[in-house]
Amino acid sequence: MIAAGAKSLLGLSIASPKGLSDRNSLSSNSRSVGVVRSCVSMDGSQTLSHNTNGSFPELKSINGKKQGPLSTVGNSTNIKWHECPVEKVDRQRLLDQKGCVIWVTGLSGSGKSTLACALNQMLYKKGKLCYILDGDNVRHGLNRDLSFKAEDRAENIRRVGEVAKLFADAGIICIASLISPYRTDRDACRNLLPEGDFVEVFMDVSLEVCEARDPKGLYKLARAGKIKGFTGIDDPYEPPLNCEISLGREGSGTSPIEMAEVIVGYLENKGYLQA
Ligand SMILES: Nc1ncnc2c1ncn2[C@@H]1O[C@H](COP(=O)(O)OS(=O)(=O)O)[C@@H](OP(=O)(O)O)[C@H]1O
Ligand SMILES: Nc1ncnc2c1ncn2[C@@H]1O[C@H](COP(=O)(O)OP(=O)(O)O)[C@@H](O)[C@H]1O
Repeated sequence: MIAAGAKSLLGLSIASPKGLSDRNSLSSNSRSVGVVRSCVSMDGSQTLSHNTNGSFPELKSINGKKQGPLSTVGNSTNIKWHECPVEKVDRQRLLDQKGCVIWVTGLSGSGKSTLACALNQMLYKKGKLCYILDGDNVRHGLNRDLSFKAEDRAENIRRVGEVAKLFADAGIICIASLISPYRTDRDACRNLLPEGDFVEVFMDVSLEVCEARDPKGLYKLARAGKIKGFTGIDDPYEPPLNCEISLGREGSGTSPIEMAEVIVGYLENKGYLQA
């Protein structure tokens, strides 16, 4: 497991040595055979070496018994954070973009998924790597155990916020599109990320418009009392107070493509579309 991870790590460094940040830069000598690259982990406890002849890298502990401090986080006791010399900045250079989270919030039917898809396509055409975390989709797997009661919605958002943070750390532009009705839950996700890396996008589309669209017939069922606790009908939605981008009202573009262009423009201005 460790060896396989190390192999792919070193494969990356060979393919694009420039991609690694200076503090981690690995010496390169294509003519020599044997160990030509090695990197030491942040706490100095491990060193990775590999051979250019294709043999598996070795993982050696050079500090034997030395251990960093152990932590307790939530219910996880005696855990330790492991660093790797290949960091976010290196992955970003590889991708020529900066990892971030575009968090799209709004009522059911406000156009979150449509926007997420249009944005993904637009960025893909520009050669930028995105990944969509859509509420409906994530509830098919990771969050299938969660209902729509308030504490489960909060857990839904917390988990997606943590996953989005991992994607951003991978250097990817992560588009999270969820109703995410509670301000406090969205703010908690914002606080997981460095300043600027969380871009909250509000789909400012009225309940009347969403209900008129009703593509899945859910509003109709909610009005008929067949779905209980439906957002906007008999469950709350708290609009953002200070979001980065608000879409849907007159003047901010109405088609999904125009909306996606607003976000791409924002990302360009803030430097997220280059490393
Ligand atoms: N009670 C209730 N309230 C709101 N939405 C409901 C409900 N029950 C099912 N659905 C469907 O679930 C989709 C929303 O899932 P999310 O994970 O985005 O919701 S939340 O953020 O946890 O509030 C939502 O998808 P979208 O229409 O794309 O928003 C609905 O298809
Ligand atoms: N900008 C838009 N203008 C008009 N209709 C839209 C727009 N965006 C989405 N729609 C339509 O509204 C409906 C709901 O869109 P969807 O993306 O599924 O919303 P959500 O993910 O918020 O539930 C769909 O029928 C979609 O085609």
